[in-house]
Amino acid sequence: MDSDSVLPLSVSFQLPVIDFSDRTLKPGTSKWVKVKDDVRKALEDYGCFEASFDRVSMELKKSVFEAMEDLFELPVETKKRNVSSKPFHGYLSHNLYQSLGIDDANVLEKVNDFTHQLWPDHGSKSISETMHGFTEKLVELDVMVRRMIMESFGIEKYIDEHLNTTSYLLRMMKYTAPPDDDDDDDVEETKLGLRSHTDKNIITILHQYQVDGLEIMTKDEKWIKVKPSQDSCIVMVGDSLCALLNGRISSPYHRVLVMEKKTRYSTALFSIPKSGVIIDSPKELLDEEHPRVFRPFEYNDFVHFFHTEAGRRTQSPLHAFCAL
Ligand SMILES: O=C(O)CCC(=O)C(=O)O
Ligand SMILES: [Fe+2]
Repeated sequence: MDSDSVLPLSVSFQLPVIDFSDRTLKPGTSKWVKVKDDVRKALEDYGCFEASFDRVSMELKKSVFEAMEDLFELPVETKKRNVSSKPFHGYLSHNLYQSLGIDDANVLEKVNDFTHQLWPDHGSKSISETMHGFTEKLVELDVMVRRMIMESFGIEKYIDEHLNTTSYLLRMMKYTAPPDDDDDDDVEETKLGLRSHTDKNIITILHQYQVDGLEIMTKDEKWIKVKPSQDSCIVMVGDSLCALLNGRISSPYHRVLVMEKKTRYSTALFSIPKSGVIIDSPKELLDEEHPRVFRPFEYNDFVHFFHTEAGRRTQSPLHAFCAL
């Protein structure tokens, strides 16, 4: 959407819930085939779903939350040392929103590099291990979901190549509650924590910590409030996956409204095409009935376009950047 300046009302809604906790969920089993069909249906309908996934224990989630409280308590000057060679992967801050990013968060040494950016003398062994352990669990879910999607579209022979050409970014977010004098209006721009956008990457896995706020736009352009349960997360399609699948699944618009008088923390694990990798639909997805929708592109070029004035203003950056 081009603007959130007049925020339409949103309604509560239950996204499809898909169970990924079952240890017998393995490729080739009947359970796998059933879950795969559910994933395909949910993604076609909403571009996202709620995954119940107990491999992230309540204890681990609590440690992640406490680590985030400590990290965001640091002085702004310290948080600004969280820089990355990749654009927009480091510390970001605007209005109610702040975030810190860990590149390659599935690699313990890289997470150590992150804590050493903040505490150059000693890093933080416990925060590094917590964030790395959390990422490792989420990678298992990300890989299962991507394998299911590729099987479902008959392109599973590319799965290893696909997985080898992506990396992970873990982003931690803090949304500060808006000041008290905004009491009169239920929905207004001052409560906007993150403006409406689609994610640019492959798959995003979102966790929130007690406080709601995420909203997703349905195909008929209604905002729905997402309320994941304690032990679940939201799995969402990004623009790069939409392009890879020749537009067969769309990436949903979503935003964050800070409606409660509480600080909201969330995390996002993004699977991202590595630098230099060209995102292109496999030939199996191109035929007379499904002509090519997007020209092949490099992920960083797309992200750069999104951060130009034209990219920011357009309704759909993916279409503006590379639709044929
Ligand atoms: O905080 C959230 O729940 C959503 C974050 C998000 O959409 C993003 O980082 O792209
Ligand atoms: Fe997002």
